[in-house]
Amino acid sequence: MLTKTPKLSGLLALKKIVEGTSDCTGQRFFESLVQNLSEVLDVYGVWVTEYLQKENRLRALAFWLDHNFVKEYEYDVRGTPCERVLGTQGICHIPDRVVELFPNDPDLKSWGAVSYLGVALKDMDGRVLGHLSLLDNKPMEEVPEAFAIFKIFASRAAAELLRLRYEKLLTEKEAKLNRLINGACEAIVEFNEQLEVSQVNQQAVETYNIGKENFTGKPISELFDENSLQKLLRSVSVLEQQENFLSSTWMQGQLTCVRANRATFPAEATLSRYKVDREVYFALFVRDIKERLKTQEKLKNLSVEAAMLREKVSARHNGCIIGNSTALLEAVELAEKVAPTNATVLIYGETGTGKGLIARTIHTSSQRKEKPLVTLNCAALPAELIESELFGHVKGAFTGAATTREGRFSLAHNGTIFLDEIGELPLQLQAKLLRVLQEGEFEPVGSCQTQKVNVRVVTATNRDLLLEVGKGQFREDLYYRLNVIPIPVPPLRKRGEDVILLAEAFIRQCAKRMGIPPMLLNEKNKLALRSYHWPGNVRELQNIIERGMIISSDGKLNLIPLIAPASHPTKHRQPEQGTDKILTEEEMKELELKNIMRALEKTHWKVSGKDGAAALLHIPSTTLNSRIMKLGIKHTYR
Ligand SMILES: Nc1ncnc2c1ncn2[C@@H]1O[C@H](COP(=O)(O)OP(=O)(O)OP(=O)(O)O)[C@@H](O)[C@H]1O
Repeated sequence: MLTKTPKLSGLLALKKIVEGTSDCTGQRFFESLVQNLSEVLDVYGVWVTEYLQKENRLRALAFWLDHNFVKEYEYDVRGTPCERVLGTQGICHIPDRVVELFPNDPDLKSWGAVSYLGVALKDMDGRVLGHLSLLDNKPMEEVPEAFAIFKIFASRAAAELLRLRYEKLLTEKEAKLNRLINGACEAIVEFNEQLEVSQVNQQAVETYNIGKENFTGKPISELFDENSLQKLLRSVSVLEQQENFLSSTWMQGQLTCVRANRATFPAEATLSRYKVDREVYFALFVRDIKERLKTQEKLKNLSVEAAMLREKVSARHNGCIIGNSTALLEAVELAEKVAPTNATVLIYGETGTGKGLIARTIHTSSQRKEKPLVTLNCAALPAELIESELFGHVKGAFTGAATTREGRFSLAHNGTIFLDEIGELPLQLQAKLLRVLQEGEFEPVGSCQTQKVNVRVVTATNRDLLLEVGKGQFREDLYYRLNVIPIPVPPLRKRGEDVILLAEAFIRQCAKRMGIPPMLLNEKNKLALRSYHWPGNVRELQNIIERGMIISSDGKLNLIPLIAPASHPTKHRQPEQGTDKILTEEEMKELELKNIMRALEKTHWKVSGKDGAAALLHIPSTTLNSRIMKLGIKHTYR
């Protein structure tokens, strides 16, 4: 046709090529195109290529030459007429002597090429995708009709090339996404608004032990136990209420999932919602946490063991209670007596008197001694942390709660918990503690699952708790529940010669640590120790001895300059009666409050009448009532 004597008319030629290529795509389309073009245009060879930009090469998608397909044809564009095609906007026509014009083309000569026609295939942005060209072994005139047909099919080839590129890109992306989804260690279950599974990943197949084909269409309800299903439905409706699609929610707490064989496993899950083609879908990311729970259990046991070991080590250091004074021996005897019972004990006394040692004595003399003694100083933590410290928390319960954590009550299961400085426990937690004491159960922070524990509670305080009850700062019901067995620990100044025994023991301990021979207390030292008031009690003595030994010279203990005159009662110390000390207004008020509280406690809060508190105090009941009001005494447990 590319001669003046055409084989077929333009329309017929067009019709033949359209018919030959219309019902095929991809590789088949290109093969059909080159074959039909060669036949209809009556030329020696036609080929369509894709351009490999990086290598500057052309790779034939289909090549029809001399009535045969040339397989796997790829070449460098340099020095070929195709190089000119790629740089040309329209058609590149070489009507004659193509071999002379392109002497470096490796193949033109061997094919006996004389003429050439080519057009670049481009995308919408003008980027070269490949080219379509034909060659003949006779000169090629410019025949507008034939050139038009050539151009039409070049556009069609470009569209097909582009479509194939997108298809390839899409397939690659899909493959990548599938690798990602199937490589995920979470089971991913997608379901529709009818709550039926639409697709799952490989991990879901393994986790649930359900084949992929059986998953599709399965009601989501079959994958959970009733409780967890309700949780899931609640999360679905939470997401449905949100306006934006592509939202996610973490499903609080643990879920129970059901495998194909009806066996269950514990899990955590996140739920997302999205829209595809107006259809709403949910994706559930399920993580089997059986192994993690096992590890946590092991960790918990290890923590318990560690807590016990710490206690043992600490007991070895501070185990023996030093002192012979009657006041101290009474406290120790009482501790040993109540130890075998499960009674709650309240140890009270000034700071540093050894309340911690008494608590340990109770534990180590009880049947719980092989189990942990877990301690928490309620004053050492900010109020907002104490709850989670005592009762634990679940993951996500509050900002920073990245993992679920056991509380001290769980750690102390079957053992003893020692709550030091109980008077500092925030009011809002006092009710929770009362519930553990009464029912042995609690919920960790952020969880609605009740935990049961068997823990003996020993508490200590250096405050007058009854006074705190009167001020409304400590629950009265909790006070009575804690104060089942009160053990008073005497201050050091009331223990007579114990101060010397303790000082000598601390000198020995300290000398051992410092690697020096123990120093002896001389009479001057002893006098100083006996006459000091010891507001910080045994702890203060311990510190003073240690400091004294460090700054001593010539092997003589240097105590005198460190000890202030015996007139500095601590803030918490109770004003002593029977002394000639002048009381401040505040101390007077405290004394009165305390006195009234004692009277009220003794009469079970009966104010008037013969057996009422007013009678005990020798004042009219109206006066007592107005003092109760004035002092702000509250009776919270009637
Ligand atoms: N009788 C004692 N014999 C030996 N060491 C003692 C004695 N009493 C107290 N200690 C030591 O004194 C220090 C303080 O004791 P502990 O912590 O038990 O006092 P505490 O009353 O609980 O104090 P706080 O009220 O401040 O908590 C500890 O190192 C303890 O080992």
